[in-house]
Amino acid sequence: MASSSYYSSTIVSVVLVIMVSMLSFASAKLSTDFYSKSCPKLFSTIRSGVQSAVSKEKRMGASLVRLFFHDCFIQGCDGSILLDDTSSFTGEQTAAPNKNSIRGFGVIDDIKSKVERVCPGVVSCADIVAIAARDSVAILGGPSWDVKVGRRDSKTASFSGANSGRLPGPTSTLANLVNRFHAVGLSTRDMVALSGAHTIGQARCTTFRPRIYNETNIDTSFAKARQSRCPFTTNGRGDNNLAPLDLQTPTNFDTKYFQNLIKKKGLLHSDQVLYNGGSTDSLVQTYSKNPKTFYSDFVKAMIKMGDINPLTGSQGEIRKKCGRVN
Ligand code: HEM
Ligand SMILES: [Ca+2]
Repeated sequence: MASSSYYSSTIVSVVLVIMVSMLSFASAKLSTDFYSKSCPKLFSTIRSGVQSAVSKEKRMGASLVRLFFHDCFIQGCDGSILLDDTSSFTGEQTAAPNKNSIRGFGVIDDIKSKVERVCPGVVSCADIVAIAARDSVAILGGPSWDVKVGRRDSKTASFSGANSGRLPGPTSTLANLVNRFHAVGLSTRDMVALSGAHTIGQARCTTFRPRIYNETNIDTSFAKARQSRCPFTTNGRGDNNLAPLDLQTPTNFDTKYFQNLIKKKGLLHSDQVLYNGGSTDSLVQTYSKNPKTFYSDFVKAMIKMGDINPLTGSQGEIRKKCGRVN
């Protein structure tokens, strides 16, 4: 008797576990209307925050797009990158790919406080980052799309994850880039389309110095021009001098980035490998000539990237301030 009641209670708990996991699976889907009742003013609030930040400094649009990418690639799109270091905890901001480089925290904090005023305790920082990235692209002249929301914020961040090579570096080979994106469920086509985000924004000398001095698949006059503000030295001089990733229109979201690659004017090694006699050349050519194809692939890939491992349902929390857990 004891054993049969043991078995029936085991069955009951197994069924319960399956039901609960089905429930949390059902709630694990992001949707575009997640806040339509709980925060109808969300999108307009974020849009005006991004608009005023980009009006002050156009580069901020680029920085916000990159913030979303670096958030999503570490633990999924969960706002982990926004967490400041504390005495008991080191976050992602000082990891190599982010240190002295990733920007936009102040803008996200300002937007979050505006959002808290219109709908307190409802909207995650992770969703604000996703929406701000979309708005940035649109404000700089690129495509727009409906952003899926319903993410929750992590209670942790991963310094080691952000430092572990999950985020590809500027000296990556093509195979390396393909692998890093495949590791989070993004295809080679997604990777090339998303790299098109380098149509906006700036990079530091330290990230492109090896390319402009050592490589041969680079336009000579372009290399010379970049060398003038990026000295050949290992003592750190000039490391933080900036150059545009797209030499033509670094504040317009367009196809010039791909046209530059065809002219051997990619700034980073990891840019030029996309057009260097390999398997992605033809796609670069397509995007360089067809803004519609680039835009539609970019949008699909941004939505896919936004779907990487979100926290949903009762997972994580809705942070009150984006820089720290509640
Ligand atoms: C394919 C692999 C990628 C590599 C190796 C890479 C690498 C880099 C590097 C080294 C910088 C310059 C950072 C600095 O010097 O401080 C940069 C900037 C930037 N990246 Fe990427 N990136 C990649 C993909 C992406 C993706 C997927 C996005 C977004 C969808 C993106 C958006 C940006 C933007 C907008 C900037 C300029 C940021 C600013 O001006 O503040 N990148 N990237
Ligand atoms: Ca551009």
